[in-house]
Amino acid sequence: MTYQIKTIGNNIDQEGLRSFGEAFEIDKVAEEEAQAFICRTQDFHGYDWSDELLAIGRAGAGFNNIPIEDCASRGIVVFNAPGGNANAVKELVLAMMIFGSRKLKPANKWLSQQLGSDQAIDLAVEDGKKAFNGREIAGKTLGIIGLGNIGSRIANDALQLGMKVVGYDPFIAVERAWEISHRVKRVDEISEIFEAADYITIHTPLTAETRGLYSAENFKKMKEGVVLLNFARDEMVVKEDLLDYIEKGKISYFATDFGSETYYHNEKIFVSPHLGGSTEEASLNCTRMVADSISSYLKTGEIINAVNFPRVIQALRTPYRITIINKNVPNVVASISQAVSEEDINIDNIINRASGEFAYTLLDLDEQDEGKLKELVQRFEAEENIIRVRLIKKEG
Ligand SMILES: NC(=O)C1=CN([C@@H]2O[C@H](COP(=O)(O)OP(=O)(O)OC[C@H]3O[C@@H](n4cnc5c(N)ncnc54)[C@H](O)[C@@H]3O)[C@@H](O)[C@H]2O)C=CC1
Ligand SMILES: O=C(O)CCC(=O)C(=O)O
Repeated sequence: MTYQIKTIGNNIDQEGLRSFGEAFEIDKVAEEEAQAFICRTQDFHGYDWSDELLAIGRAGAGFNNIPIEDCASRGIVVFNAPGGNANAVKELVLAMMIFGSRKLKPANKWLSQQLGSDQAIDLAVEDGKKAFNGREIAGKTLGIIGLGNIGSRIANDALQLGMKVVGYDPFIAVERAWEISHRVKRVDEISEIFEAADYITIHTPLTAETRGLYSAENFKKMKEGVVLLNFARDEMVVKEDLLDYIEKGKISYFATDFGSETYYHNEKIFVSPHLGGSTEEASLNCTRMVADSISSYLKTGEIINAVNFPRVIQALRTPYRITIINKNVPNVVASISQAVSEEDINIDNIINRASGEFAYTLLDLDEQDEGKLKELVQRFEAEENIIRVRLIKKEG
């Protein structure tokens, strides 16, 4: 069996795609014929999904560009690459904190206006540089909102740079909590970050709760002269309020990864063109991670690192496996078992996991007769609450 993969957008790491191996063809068919997409920030809201599409791999962390519930309701599993670009974002954020503290943007602009001989420039520098006296980050308090893959790395490294660190994350994963130094003070209220921090960096996903969260109401609570960094998502910051609080001097510097014309000529704002995850290493990691997830999903039905379905791992030992995506309503598993028994097939193993409105079942069957199995698949497909059924033949 050959699977068709389509890359969407031109930013997909070619080396990472090699992880797919021989059973996969890349970019050989049109989008509507592909079984899986690999994408980065392409916006899929309102996209007209084809029935062929089984999976999407988001070669990155944030997946707000993909309507994951809509995908789930059509039986499309969406994978991301948790942590694949976290080090890249961490390095950029640490650099931006120092860059802002040393006033390098206005200093560089001023210097590039000093013309003449090197000696004349030296003289101008001697006099002019006092306008760019900066401050050090050591000894200051860094507030981190979101202690996930990125936030937890920044927390530990900022401690090494001599900062005090305060973190807020009501949903922190157990693994991250173990990784974070005990010297990071975890707080229960976001307002404690606003009140304590000299630097605030945002590392949460874009959700209904975080959209527009950084507005006048919260800027008011921050310390005078706070430095704010947003390398998470643009929509979390209310631009007019931010510009107002920059103007007032309450926010002394804002670094962001998301462009806006209103930012470009402001000396207290530094904007990068969504470069947080754009390193060779991160692009490779993320593409490999989603290629591996999609590859095992298409070949075995196992789900690893999906954002709209639960994790389901079970070695495939029987000659055939049926995978079922269904609505998470009562009696679906009972009706699956009944149909199998009516076809006189023996179940070797069954695993069913639900998450929210949808569930996923792996059904390993002690049966070699492909015709009989196809009949069973047709029975499942006719069930009202079943969304997608696949018959997978064990390789080798
Ligand atoms: N600028 C860029 O190129 C990149 C931006 N990102 C953005 O950064 C975000 C975070 O990335 P990762 O750390 O890799 O994700 P992650 O999923 O590992 O961590 C996110 C953390 O935010 C926490 N969280 C969720 N809602 C929260 C809330 N309301 N308040 C406080 N904490 C909350 C979660 O519990 C989790 O620990 C992504 O969702 C994405 O939007 C990620 C990678 C690259
Ligand atoms: O793919 C990219 O460059 C965007 C990275 C990003 O924003 C993410 O991983 O959430």
